[in-house]
Amino acid sequence: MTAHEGNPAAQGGQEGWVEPRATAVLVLADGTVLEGFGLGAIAQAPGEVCFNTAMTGYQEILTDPSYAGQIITFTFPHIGNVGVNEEDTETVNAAASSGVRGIVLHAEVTQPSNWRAAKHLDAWLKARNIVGISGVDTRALTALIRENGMPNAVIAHDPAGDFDIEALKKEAAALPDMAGLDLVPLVAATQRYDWDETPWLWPRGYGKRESAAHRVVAIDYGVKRNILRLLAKAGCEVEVVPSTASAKDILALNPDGVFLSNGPGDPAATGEYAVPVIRELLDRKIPTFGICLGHQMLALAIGGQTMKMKQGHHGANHPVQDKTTGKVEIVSMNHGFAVDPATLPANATETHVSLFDGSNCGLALTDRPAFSVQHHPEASPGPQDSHYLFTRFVELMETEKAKKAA
Ligand SMILES: NC(=O)CC[C@H](N)C(=O)O
Repeated sequence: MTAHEGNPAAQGGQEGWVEPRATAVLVLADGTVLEGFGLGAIAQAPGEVCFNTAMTGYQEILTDPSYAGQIITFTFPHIGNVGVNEEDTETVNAAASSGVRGIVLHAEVTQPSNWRAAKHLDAWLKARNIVGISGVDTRALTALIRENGMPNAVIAHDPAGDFDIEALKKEAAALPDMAGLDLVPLVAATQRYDWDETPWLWPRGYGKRESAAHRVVAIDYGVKRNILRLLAKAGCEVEVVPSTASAKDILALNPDGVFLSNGPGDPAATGEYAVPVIRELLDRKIPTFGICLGHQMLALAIGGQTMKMKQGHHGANHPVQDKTTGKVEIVSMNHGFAVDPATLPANATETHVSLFDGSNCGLALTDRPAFSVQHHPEASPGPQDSHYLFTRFVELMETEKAKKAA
């Protein structure tokens, strides 16, 4: 158990010392068993394991609905040390689950030390039914994911340490691949709602949108709050509609622009019902902006293809180049699928590219007012370099309005 590495007692050299019993296990589909100490929900849960390299913002990560169906291992060892608070939640309904199944940590979670802390991470995980394990060699696990790709696994927590390892191995090996899974119904809204909250402004808390120049319909595939806040801040009146809304429902709301949200699962599986709607909206030349899953689905709607990545991109310091300006921005990422730029049709250009691996990070149509990015310009958590994309969307709506008026 790696939590005790460096502790002489853990070397087994001292008389009377007893190896602590594992109270949690992470069992990978290939049969690898990692032992550690349980935290969070006393339960067991299946998921795809991905690693996130962000050093801050674990609460936003754990509440990002795009992680539904996944177990997150943090490469940063000290997670939980600032507790959790009321404000930094990314699910729109603060009490709703983001669908994250589990959390894998190196160090044990300490008492929170931060003026905003309202709860200990352990209690918060329990309340949200997220299973946790600490004391894991997360560097070795990350190296394994880099080598072999993101594995399926079962994470289990039992204070009595009573695990049927063979049964867990079988369960992990039988889990379906993330490719082919539509997980949007697990996390997306089923009712329409308005959004007028703007970002957090110290010391006043969240603000309210003062004026709205543009009417935006946001299609919710698992949207993050800070995206809606930044749309409101950019002067948009935001109406959020369920992922199952038809083009007719959306057009009836008379939008100046349509926003395609982030979300979990395989875009190709989700696209089955979302893509025809997006296609129809594009044909009406409605200004469109997509983020992450929304980007992937815009690509699918114009005839492009997406593919599963080996280890994906999950972190808060990825360099991306905006090819339209040449500028490099440091961005937040969370995706396990990517658009294959070779499949983009002639009426689309690649606008952004990852400087880590050259993968596609953005596109724009040349014959219709639509663009999208793979990364997370809402920066929650993460750097704010890409906030300009919300302005770009507003400018696109202004240009289209001016064209119509002329
Ligand atoms: N953040 C997102 O929207 C993720 C999109 C998609 N589920 C992926 O993993 O690639």
